[in-house]
Amino acid sequence: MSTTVETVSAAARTAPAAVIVAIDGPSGTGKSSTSKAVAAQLGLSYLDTGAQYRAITWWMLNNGVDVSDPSEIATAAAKPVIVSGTDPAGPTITVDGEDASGPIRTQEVTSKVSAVSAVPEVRTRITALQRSIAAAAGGGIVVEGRDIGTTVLPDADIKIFLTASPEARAARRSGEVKGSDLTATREALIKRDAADSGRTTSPLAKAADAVEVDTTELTLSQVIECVVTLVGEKRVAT
Ligand SMILES: Nc1ncnc2c1ncn2[C@@H]1O[C@H](COP(=O)(O)OP(=O)(O)OP(=O)(O)O)[C@@H](O)[C@H]1O
Ligand SMILES: Nc1ccn([C@@H]2O[C@H](COP(=O)(O)O)[C@@H](O)[C@H]2O)c(=O)n1
Repeated sequence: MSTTVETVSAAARTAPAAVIVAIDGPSGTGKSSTSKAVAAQLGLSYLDTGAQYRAITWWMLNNGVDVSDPSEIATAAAKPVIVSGTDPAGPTITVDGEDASGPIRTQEVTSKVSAVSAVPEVRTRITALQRSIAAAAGGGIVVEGRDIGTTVLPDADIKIFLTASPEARAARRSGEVKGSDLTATREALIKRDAADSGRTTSPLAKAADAVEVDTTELTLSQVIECVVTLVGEKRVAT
């Protein structure tokens, strides 16, 4: 019996403290791929906040909301029930109990999500959801998005801001879809970033205390290693 107690106390002493990691940046910089891998490697939960904004957009498009009208979006913002699963090995997202992981990745949703996510009532609702998920992740969490370090979790233990040239990001995205047009992909990325950076409420921005990592010339494995090292250094320092 005493051996068990001693073993448990020793484990408690050596177990790394729960860490909150915020990863932000423009589209196609590698936030999702990096965050999932870092979370899996470090035994942390993982939250894709872009998937939540996509989910609410998908619901609005399916429920007759005119997404060119901010007042209609604001009125509907509280209606859908969005649930995110935070296992980095298999993140999930449902809307009103329906699996939305496929439909939220369509071109239609991608082209409309910035207009929906700019509406303050949408951001208030989704930000509260994100904070409650982070608070419930007892073992720590990697949360990725556009405003995590600045607004959602300003007290995160470590903040990373990923960047890459538009050309590198377009090439990565084009690589995912056979026969896609590189120039059109690049233009679409730039347009979405401009909308996300230019909105009034909680725009895409680097937090003053974030570490910027330019991934243009790095492989995904190098970016993952870099972030794992940064988190490890932070854990040692605190
Ligand atoms: N450093 C890298 N080198 C090459 N390819 C990469 C790198 N990082 C990510 N990728 C690839 O680029 C694509 C986009 O990555 P990812 O979805 O992780 O970006 P993101 O920042 O989350 O994008 P978005 O904000 O649009 O969701 C994926 O196909 C991914 O495998
Ligand atoms: N914290 C966030 C995350 C995302 N958005 C909006 O959602 C869009 C989709 O994000 P992806 O990461 O899935 O590409 C994004 O373009 C933003 O409009 C946000 O506002 N805040």
